[in-house]
Amino acid sequence: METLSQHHCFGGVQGFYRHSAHSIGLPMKFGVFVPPQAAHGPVPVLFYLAGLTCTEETFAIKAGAQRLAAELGLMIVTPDTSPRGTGIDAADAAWDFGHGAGFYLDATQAPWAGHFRMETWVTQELRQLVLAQFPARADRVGLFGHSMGGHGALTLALRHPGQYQSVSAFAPIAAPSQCPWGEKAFTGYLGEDRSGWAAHDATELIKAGHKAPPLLVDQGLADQFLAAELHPHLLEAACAEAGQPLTLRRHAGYDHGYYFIASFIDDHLRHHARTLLA
Ligand SMILES: N[C@@H](CCC(=O)N[C@@H](CSC=O)C(=O)NCC(=O)O)C(=O)O
Repeated sequence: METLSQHHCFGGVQGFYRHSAHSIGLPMKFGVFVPPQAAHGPVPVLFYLAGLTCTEETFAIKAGAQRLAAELGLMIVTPDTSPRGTGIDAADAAWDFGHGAGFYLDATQAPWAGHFRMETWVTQELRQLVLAQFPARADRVGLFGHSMGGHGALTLALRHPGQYQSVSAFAPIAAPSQCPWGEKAFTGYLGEDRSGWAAHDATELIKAGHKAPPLLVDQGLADQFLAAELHPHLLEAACAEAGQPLTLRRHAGYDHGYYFIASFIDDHLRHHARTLLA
């Protein structure tokens, strides 16, 4: 693991790192905020999955999470959103597919399957690296994310029961099989056969009986992507039918961006802290 930069921040350290990711076959970058409490022993750790076009830096720079994370004693890991430098021409053809748009799954289709293995990287390789290299508690791991990363947080928690003790999302792509972003990504990464898509769709996973810890989801009602891409009402209906605990909060006036995330980040950190610090 190579240290790219480290910055003192609210008594802790915000760092950025790169490692040779075996699962991806390329170097991958990630950020880690280590709170001051980690000087005295391992602390709970939150993995934050960012959205389309973001990098490992976006949340660290824009969300304003470090102040309360330092107070509560929460580590925050911010993985990059896709492999980079894959040499696949089509990976740079659009902002919502390819580089910066890994969708937190392992692709099965050529030419993506070789490098686009974000699920294995996030849930196994990066998790193990962080637990080995930083003072993080293996038994207190939370997961949250935004938009594409909200989809990632929900689906990875549902697909890996027991691995995440707390889960939340900002404006997640809640039913990706039924929106243009998801249809494009799933067709490219998983293939035309829709029968394989449900295993990576939070609404469908919940309908199929998968369970996650109680979910907190925040959604802005002035979100420019709400009507076409996000479909929180489908997640809401599936959770109600399946008995999956969900707190879905709708906020008048808020859009899709990081001003929205910054406005409610404290609620998400406290949601995770209630479980991870109990
Ligand atoms: N095409 C635009 C918009 C991209 C965008 O809005 N990305 C969101 C996530 S959308 C779903 O995953 C985002 O988080 N952007 C980063 C930000 O700082 O707001 C573009 O290329 O910017």
